[in-house]
Amino acid sequence: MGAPFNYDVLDLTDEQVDAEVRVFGALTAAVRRLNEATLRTTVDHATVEEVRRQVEELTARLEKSMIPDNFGVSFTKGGRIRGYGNAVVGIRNPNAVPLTVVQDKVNGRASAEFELNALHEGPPGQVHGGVVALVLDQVFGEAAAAGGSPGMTGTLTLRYRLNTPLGPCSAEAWVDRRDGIKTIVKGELRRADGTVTVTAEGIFILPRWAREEIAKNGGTPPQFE
Ligand SMILES: CCCCCCCCCCCCCC(=O)SCCNC(=O)CCNC(=O)[C@H](O)C(C)(C)COP(=O)(O)OP(=O)(O)OC[C@H]1O[C@@H](n2cnc3c(N)ncnc32)[C@H](O)[C@@H]1OP(=O)(O)O
Repeated sequence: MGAPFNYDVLDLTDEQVDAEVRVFGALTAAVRRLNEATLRTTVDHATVEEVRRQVEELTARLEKSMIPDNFGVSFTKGGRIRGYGNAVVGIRNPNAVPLTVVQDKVNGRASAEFELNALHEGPPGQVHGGVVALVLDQVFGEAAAAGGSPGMTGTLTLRYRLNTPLGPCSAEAWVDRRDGIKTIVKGELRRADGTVTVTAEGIFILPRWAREEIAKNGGTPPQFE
């Protein structure tokens, strides 16, 4: 079986990528503000109706030209990765947290500091448990990749030890051990004061199609972040 997804290699310069990151990153940030304002605004209903009409007009302008469906992942010949749709880190995805993961390729670790707000609420004032899993899945996947053994999430087990209040948080993950094609990653989510609220373990597996590709063509496993 081949890979369940494809990626294109594009002839874009670093300057072109920097420009799209700047322009679309700014749009994404503006839409995130809109998302939070939509949730928290206390303006009167007439103003809400007027804003809705304006939002629909602006949306229709963007809809005039769109890619067929999802963004996928593409690479430039210079090695830049364009995973702009990623649900956690995608720079064109207003639903992404947002979050920047720092990879430590020497030690097979990954970490991120970020802020979760009213859009990420589960219990009142607290981060939704599914959002925690979403964030940790990404950071854990990047730790496996940083350690040189990327894979798809096979299993992710979380232990929610304490509540995580909305606000600044951090996540850290590291490769604990490897077992053939399986990379076992451990890590945690912390409150701003460093208190660990969630500990987790994940098994990241180099999928069969990637193993077959490597066996056929040699080289290193594909990496998308
Ligand atoms: C390289 C590509 C990925 C790059 C990502 C970059 C990171 C970016 C960051 C992104 C972050 C976001 C990340 C995301 O969101 S990834 C998206 C969420 N994850 C998925 O969609 C994965 C869906 N599942 C699969 O594709 C396959 O089932 C996988 C690839 C997991 C295994 O299918 P494969 O056909 O390869 O398996 P096999 O039958 O040859 O078995 C091989 C071995 O594995 C053992 N096993 C099998 N399943 C599981 C399991 N679930 N837990 C524990 N172990 C499992 C099995 O017992 C056997 O062990 P052993 O008996 O030999 O000891």
